[in-house]
Amino acid sequence: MKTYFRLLSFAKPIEKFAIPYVIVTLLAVLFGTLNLTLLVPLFDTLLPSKSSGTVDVVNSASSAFDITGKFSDFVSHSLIVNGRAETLNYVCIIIVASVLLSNFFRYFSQRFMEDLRVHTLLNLRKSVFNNVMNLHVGYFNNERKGDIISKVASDVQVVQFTVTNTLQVVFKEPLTLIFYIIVLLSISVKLTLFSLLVIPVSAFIISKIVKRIKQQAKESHESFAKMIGFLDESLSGIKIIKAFNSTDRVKEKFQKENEFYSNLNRKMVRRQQLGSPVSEFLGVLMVSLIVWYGGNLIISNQPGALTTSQFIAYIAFFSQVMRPAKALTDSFSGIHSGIAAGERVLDLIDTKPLLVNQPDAKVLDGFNNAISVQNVSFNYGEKQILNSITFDIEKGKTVALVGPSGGGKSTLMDLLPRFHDPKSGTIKIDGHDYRELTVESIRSQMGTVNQESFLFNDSIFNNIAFAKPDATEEEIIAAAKIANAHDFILNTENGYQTNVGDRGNKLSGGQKQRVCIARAVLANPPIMLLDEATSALDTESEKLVQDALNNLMKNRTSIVIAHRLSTIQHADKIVVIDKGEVVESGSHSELMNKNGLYRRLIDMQAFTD
Ligand SMILES: Nc1ncnc2c1ncn2[C@@H]1O[C@H](COP(=O)(O)OP(=O)(O)OP(=O)(O)O)[C@@H](O)[C@H]1O
Repeated sequence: MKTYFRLLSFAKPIEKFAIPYVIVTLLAVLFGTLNLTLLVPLFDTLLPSKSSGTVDVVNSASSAFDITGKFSDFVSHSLIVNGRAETLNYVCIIIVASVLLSNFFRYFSQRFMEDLRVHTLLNLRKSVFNNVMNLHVGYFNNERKGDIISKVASDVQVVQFTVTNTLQVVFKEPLTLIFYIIVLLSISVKLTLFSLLVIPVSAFIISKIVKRIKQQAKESHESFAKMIGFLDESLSGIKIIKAFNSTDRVKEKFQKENEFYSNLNRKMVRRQQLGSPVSEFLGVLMVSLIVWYGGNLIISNQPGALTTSQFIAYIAFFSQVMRPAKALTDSFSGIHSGIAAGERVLDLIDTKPLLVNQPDAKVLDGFNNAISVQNVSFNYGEKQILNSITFDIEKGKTVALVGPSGGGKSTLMDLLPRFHDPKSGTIKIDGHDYRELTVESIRSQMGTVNQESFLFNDSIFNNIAFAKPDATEEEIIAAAKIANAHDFILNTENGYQTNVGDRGNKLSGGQKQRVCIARAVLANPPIMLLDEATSALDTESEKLVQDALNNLMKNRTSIVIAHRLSTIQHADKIVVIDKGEVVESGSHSELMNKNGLYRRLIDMQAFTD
């Protein structure tokens, strides 16, 4: 129930939709009940009772709730004054008018509910996406991407259908039931009390049936998330899959999950559907019992007992009670799936980013002196990755990070823009501990170009402008020229407006890198974080990229994970990292003279050139 109300809170301001909804629904139910209530006078007009009927009917309107009695009073009065034919006309006109009004209000009631549903969905999707974007980078290491995608895309949808449907049913159907029951009571108290006895029994049976659905729904959402994740991975890795002739294996793996998901859904829907025939059977059983009991009341012909027209109207009415009762059971068997999906979505909304600005965090509005890494250690879980790293990066200098694979260079590089905070030790920028600065201001001083060369599925122009959305065309072209990208861009089909495809796959490796460099040039930050690509480009492309990188580093402070000897040799300082520790640092010639790890790496020709 708590989950349900939390999900509803996304409908804020709910009163904007709920108040008109409640009003029109009330009117719709009122007129819907009214036209059925008119059945008694209708039968009375057609089958005038010679026995106790007239007396009963006249005396029956004893209380304000006795609706059928009131109509019967009106009809018997009209029968005397206007005769049967004219009274029949009146009754029919009133029935048509009330059906018209009931449908008119029902249409508006559905419209308001639709508005509420769309509004809830809009807010829920916004909250979950915004929260995902605010989460710290480390979160995404441990979560499956498919799970996040399916929460935003599919679970939110399930929530909207089941939770808001239930909202509709929860308000409208009980209201309809109450109205019906009032009318039924006004026809016959005895018969109604008798029939209401059956309701708790059927509610108990149905609740037993739907109990297991929630667990199954949770498993089903998780399985769907796995399929989405698998689809995403298969599409991203399609070339590798084909290159290893693994299409069949991948298909089989997908099919396994697909079958599991389908079987689970089949079981769930079967259970859900079981609620419906069971409630229908119980309903028919109830009607039969009523026919039996009410028939006996008529046969006994006691004074004050039912008239035939009241009895027929009662049965007709009672059959209508089944509809809201069935809608209630159906929506309760569906709500479990909605709640399970809702819990998954709320779980994501409730995940707090581990890295947030301190309340009194200062804004770093420039970079003037140095970045100082002091005794920095870092763990992934239990595993220690960096151990007491210390070195300085002075303004305007280039620092190259080198060392064997897996030593921790990328991890160290991720600490500089505060993707993670160190477990111990500090990183200072111009003397300020960077935990006391806002994350946004730190990142605005740094630009990143890494091996991944990630581009969005958009035009080349927009990909470069990502760094500065209000950049002019001249600025974009100037950045592309510095990045050695202008010429190749002009040669593409639509120039700067050419779409680069998913992750930039319509461009070559070297072209992608140069567009990424242009993006970093446009941002024009004082500090550059570079991860030199290890993948071999052809010589010409390599030279273009290298020149672009040199242009990018000019007049900036740069930290480079370096794989090329030329970059390393030109660096002002080389920091050699092995097994999470700084083992050596200095210039190329100093380190060569030390005869340590750096020298060995050079001798082993570990760097390209
Ligand atoms: N997200 C992660 N979760 C757990 N361990 C990780 C994660 N990322 C990296 N590691 C581990 O941290 C260690 C350092 O990795 P890192 O990528 O920083 O090394 P590197 O020096 O950049 O290597 P390379 O030159 O091969 O890129 C490795 O042992 C790696 O297994």
